[in-house]
Amino acid sequence: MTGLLPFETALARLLEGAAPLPAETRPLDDCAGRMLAADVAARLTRPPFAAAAMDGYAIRWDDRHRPWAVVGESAAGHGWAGTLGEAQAVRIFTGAPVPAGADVIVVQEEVARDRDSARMTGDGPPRRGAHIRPAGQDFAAGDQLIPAGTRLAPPHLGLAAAAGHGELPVVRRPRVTLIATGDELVPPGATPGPGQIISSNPAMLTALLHSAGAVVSDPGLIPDDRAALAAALAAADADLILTIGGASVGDHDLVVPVLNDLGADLDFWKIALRPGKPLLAGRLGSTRVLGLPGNPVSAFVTALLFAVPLVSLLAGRAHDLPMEQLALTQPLPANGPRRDHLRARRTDMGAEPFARQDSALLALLAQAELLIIRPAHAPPAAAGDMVDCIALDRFHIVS
Ligand SMILES: Nc1nc2c(c(=O)[nH]1)N[C@H]1C(S)=C(S)[C@@H](COP(=O)(O)OP(=O)(O)OC[C@H]3O[C@@H](n4cnc5c(N)ncnc54)[C@H](O)[C@@H]3O)O[C@H]1N2
Ligand code: MOO
Repeated sequence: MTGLLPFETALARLLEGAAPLPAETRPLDDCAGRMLAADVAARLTRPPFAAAAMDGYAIRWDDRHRPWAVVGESAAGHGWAGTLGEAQAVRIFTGAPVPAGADVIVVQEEVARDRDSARMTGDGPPRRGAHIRPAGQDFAAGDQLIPAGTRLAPPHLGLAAAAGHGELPVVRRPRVTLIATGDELVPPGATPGPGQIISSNPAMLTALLHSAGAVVSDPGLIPDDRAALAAALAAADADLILTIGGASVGDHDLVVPVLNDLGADLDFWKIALRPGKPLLAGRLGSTRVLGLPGNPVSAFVTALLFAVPLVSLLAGRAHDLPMEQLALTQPLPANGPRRDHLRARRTDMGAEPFARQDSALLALLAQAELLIIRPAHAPPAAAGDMVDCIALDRFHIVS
């Protein structure tokens, strides 16, 4: 087992030279979660006119204690064109333009109306200008609103729309092609025949990669056949190809031989990682290739540790996984040469590793809230020792 590439070296080699992809201009409904590629300035002023903040009557402040003649109405989208004169009021609704001459709004709860006249009944507005949103109160045309490099959250999209932008320059989403290989695989929802199993990894990995900002394409299940696998690899139009399965050393593990046939440049194959030892990385032309092992937990952990940071970097996002230090609830033996990732749950006492850690166990993976990291060659650990954990529960929530 000696001589396997350390995890940290493998990850650093994969991420070397990875940078945000070029920008593209996209409609706002395709920008959420993406990195803004250029500063956004306001093209418009908001509000564009002094606007009512309450339903009521627009009047002159100095007239507030005398009766008013109601001379018109200003509703949202339908302003009142005149100029308010002395002792006059305009019926006004929230969002409507405040007529020229008016400098305060009296809320309708404090007004008695009798046909065309009205007067104030309550304490009235607290000050001149009350309940009026001045033009440009939010921002003015030319204001810098969102700096380049921002990860666009829903409020940014509302702001950009209000500021006159129907589309924004954003970093292109990384395109990932998932190629699942194996004669035993049938798609989710199918009834497996003798010796067959459901291909569950693509559903899991597609969701994981989406959460990192990728668009994922999947050409369907590829049999253990050199020509079929070569054709699928050659047809992929992607920034990253992820193969699943067939990465090990069996006679039907074809990913490495087929990549070699295609002239791929293999960087590493097999690393000091558990689960996920048979991980491979390289390039096919300009496309990065990651070959993930087929065991579901191995596929998940390698995708989380390698594909997620790479895709996040290409998408222009922060690529750190959510980490936590927690106390161990029980002792652990010394670790071997592969950095280990123990599926675990949270308890009041800290991180509790599951008793079973087989890399085929999906039901336990789905229950895991944490991956306890055991560095390569870690000495035995006692209950209460602090360990680094990947907070899977937080990862799913924040992404
Ligand atoms: N002699 C050796 N045998 C194995 C070694 C080794 O070093 N020497 N490594 C073991 C390790 S570690 C792993 S991990 C697996 C990885 O194998 P492969 O990447 O070649 O994956 P497969 O053999 O194709 O599949 C393994 C397992 O996963 C199931 N699988 C595959 N694809 C899917 C899918 N899309 N959805 C759900 N499950 C899938 C497959 O049926 C197998 O059960 O190799 C060990 N062997
Ligand atoms: O490393 Mo494999 O990934 O043991 O299951």
